[in-house]
Amino acid sequence: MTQEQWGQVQQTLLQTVGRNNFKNWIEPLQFDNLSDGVATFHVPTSFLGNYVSQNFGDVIRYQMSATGADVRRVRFEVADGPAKPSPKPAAERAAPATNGQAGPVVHSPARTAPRDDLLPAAPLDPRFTFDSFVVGKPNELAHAAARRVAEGGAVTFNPLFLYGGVGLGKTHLMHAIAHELSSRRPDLNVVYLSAEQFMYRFVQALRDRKMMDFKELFRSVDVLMVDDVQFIAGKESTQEEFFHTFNALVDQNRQIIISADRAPGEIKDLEDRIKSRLQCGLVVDLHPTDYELRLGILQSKVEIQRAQYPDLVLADGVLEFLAHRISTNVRVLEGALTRLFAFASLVGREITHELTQDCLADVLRASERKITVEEIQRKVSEHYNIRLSDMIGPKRLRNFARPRQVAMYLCKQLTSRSLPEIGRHFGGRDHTTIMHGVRRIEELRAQDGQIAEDLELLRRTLEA
Ligand SMILES: Nc1ncnc2c1ncn2[C@@H]1O[C@H](COP(=O)(O)OP(=O)(O)OP(=O)(O)O)[C@@H](O)[C@H]1O
Repeated sequence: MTQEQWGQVQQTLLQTVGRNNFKNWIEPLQFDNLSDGVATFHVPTSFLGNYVSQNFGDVIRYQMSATGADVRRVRFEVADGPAKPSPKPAAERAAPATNGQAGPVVHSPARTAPRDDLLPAAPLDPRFTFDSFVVGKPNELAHAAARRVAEGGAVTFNPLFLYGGVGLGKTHLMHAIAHELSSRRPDLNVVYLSAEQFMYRFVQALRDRKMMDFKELFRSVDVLMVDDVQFIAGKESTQEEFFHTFNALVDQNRQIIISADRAPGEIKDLEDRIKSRLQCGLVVDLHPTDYELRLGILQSKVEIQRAQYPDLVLADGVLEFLAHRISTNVRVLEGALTRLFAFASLVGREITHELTQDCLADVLRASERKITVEEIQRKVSEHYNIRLSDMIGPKRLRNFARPRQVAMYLCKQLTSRSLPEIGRHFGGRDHTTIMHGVRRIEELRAQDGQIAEDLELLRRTLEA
């Protein structure tokens, strides 16, 4: 790879990691050479090298490979022997402490430099942008609110409170806001940190008798984002300090964005005055994903995998299968896809249904839906307006037989029950009867629009 080509990679990295991250971490890298799949860079300090390696190593390798170069590893060497103590790059002054606690992200390091020991920085995840966030019904409101805040205009709702279950994209949205704000409004001092980091900094400031600095620092930010605020529940003095910080910022009309795993009112051991403060702005939740959103996310993430494994063939229907079967959370979905591609590349096979089931057996088992046969039978009989006993019973009237077959089909699709087990739930029918029913519905689904529509509606109701 030539210096010129590295220059082009840098342009792409600028887009991917955002201007601040780029200036602080990528720009100081001096590309030296690429040999035997190892790209070597010179860095001003070993600290910067380690930091970039941990946080941007993958994205650099990925973007270099995207130009067609064979880059399997990136290596950082200190340019002139041991690290020079000064001058440090701006971002390094705001770098993570060595205590293993990742610190908050500071997007205007220069403004916070004098108090760097209290506010060390960690990077935003460069992949968590609005571009890579797939929007669907369950998250559209949260996404719209996040977009609005990211415009950096006048503060209209304060705080923005995002909540939702594990792995549904809260952190992704918060990072996306920070990326967007730092590129639209580089003048703003945007601070992102987890509630745990807030507590850690607070305790550290108390211990080092630097509370004045701490207060001044947090009150000087323009946009404060605190992730997983439920963490401070039950921690009295941290709550107290958080409350004061919060009020001071709101009084100055500074934007606050908070995330949690549940609504403010439902966070146990959180003081009422904080709960009510948190409810003052806009409270939006990220709903559990639905099938369409999961499929959309898989389709977007598969592109990333394809770039890494361009030769792999993905059979039709595999993504749909995964979107159906893994309904826990997006992190699990993403992990499954990564694992599937890595496995397929290792064994050099096409990604088929069979390979997917082999490779992801444990994930599929763990995320088996909790939909029961009884539930399906009940919903289907309600849908077709027949009695449950008629659906399960022996009557062969078409009015009962068709819904019965629909229910059998859904049991096969949405539960992990075997055909004989399903048969037992349908008045002790033989497994061949169930198989026949399932096949019949499969055929009808392709020919009869009404049946296809019924199935879709029932599936949605059952998965909701
Ligand atoms: N709508 C989406 N589009 C694309 N990726 C998504 C979406 N929702 C979640 N993800 C991805 O799923 C993973 C988990 O998301 P994230 O870390 O934001 O979840 P979280 O809600 O903060 O979870 P936790 O409660 O565990 O902190 C991330 O890799 C994220 O990029």
